[in-house]
Amino acid sequence: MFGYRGLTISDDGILEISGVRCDYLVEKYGTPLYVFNEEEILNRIKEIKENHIVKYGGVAAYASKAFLTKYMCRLIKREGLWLDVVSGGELYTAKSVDFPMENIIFHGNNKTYEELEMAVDFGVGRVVIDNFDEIDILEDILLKKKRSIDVQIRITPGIDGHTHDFIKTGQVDSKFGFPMHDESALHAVKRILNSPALKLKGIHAHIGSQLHQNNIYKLEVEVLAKFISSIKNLFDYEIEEINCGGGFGIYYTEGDKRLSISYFTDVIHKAVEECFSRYNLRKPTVFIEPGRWIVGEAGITLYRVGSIKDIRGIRKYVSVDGGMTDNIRTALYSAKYTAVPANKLNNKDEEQVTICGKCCESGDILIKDIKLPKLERGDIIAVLSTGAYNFSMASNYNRIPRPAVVMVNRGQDVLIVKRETYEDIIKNDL
Ligand SMILES: Cc1ncc(COP(=O)(O)O)c(C=O)c1O
Ligand SMILES: N[C@@H](CCCC[NH3+])C(=O)O
Repeated sequence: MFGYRGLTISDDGILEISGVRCDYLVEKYGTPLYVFNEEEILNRIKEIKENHIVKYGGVAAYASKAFLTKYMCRLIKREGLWLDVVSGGELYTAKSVDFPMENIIFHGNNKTYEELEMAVDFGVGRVVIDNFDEIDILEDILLKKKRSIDVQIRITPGIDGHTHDFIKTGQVDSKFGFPMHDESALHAVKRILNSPALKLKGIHAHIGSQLHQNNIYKLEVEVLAKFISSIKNLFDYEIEEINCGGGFGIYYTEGDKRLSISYFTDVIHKAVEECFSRYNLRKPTVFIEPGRWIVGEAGITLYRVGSIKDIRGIRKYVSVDGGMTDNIRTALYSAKYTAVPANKLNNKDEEQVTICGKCCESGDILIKDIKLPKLERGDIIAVLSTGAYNFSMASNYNRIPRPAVVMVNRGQDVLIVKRETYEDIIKNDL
């Protein structure tokens, strides 16, 4: 359905995800419900292995900010990918399932002293240095503990990612990384090369998220190679790794193309070949950090339809039992989604509606103006491509409990995160 692997329709018009019927899922776990198709996540990881790791000797770190739970961490561990974390909480989650700490990349533009200390104590594989403060703090921690750590330096490559402003990071005016329009990044390199505790392994850049043009990565590799060449000329030091970040776009609505990972990785590796030989540099190990591309299309959110309000001549609102608390992306980025009536897919009698949530906020809209078969209270709506940045950005606004998360795989279902209860909501209140 809509080109999603693993989505099928039963003879009686029910949406099935990897062979599991949605009416069964909502009966068993309630709504709203995040459902993840594990088969699809595994397919995508396989594609990354084939087209980046095996073919080109690259490293892939799953960007855990997209969706992280202990189950997901175990899955990534089993599959042998690295993990990109950006907070003590993500790092703690990884540690809780004995994720190999040498395969962790620790990011963040304002890592605290405590977080950096935790990273050192756990022995993470790479810290991605974002600013000068961090160099001082990390060095202080390492010297006190008589330890050293491998680092990559994050630069802002000055490339515009052609995506929503809030999810662009590669432009000069960004809170992330060292800018390239002055000497800051070279000063950072010098400072780290002079440090007894920080071992400079690589240079990192990330342009933005939900990118659909592979030529952007070519520009990124060119910037990285040029910078690495300057480092070699100035300091006689050859960088071994580049990290191109994540950002690989996925399908949300018919305006989006569904892109294979090789669409991106082939361009990246070709550019590495060309640029590094042009500068007479050794070919580096190439890291990528896909988040959305691995889990985005594998996630579906199931809601129950409640009140329906037809403002004649204006708009018909169909309210569901979730909303901006489980999916903030429409309100935050004007993100577009596709939805289907999961319990009546054989019904073709369509009308235009707006799907809204139950929060006390006019902007709590999930999908504005979508054509769906006539819906009634109690119907199930499935919003597609909700696997990335939905659960991970969920909130308790209006003291609404966060939904449960279920993994499905070839006819099997397993609860991986329990639904929050009202008691969970008040448990830290004093
Ligand atoms: C440094 C870094 N790496 C990886 C990602 C993952 O991005 P995406 O989920 O778009 O692949 C992000 C988020 O944009 C990021 O900031
Ligand atoms: N949260 C954003 C992506 C940001 C990625 C982190 N730099 C989204 O939902 O699209």
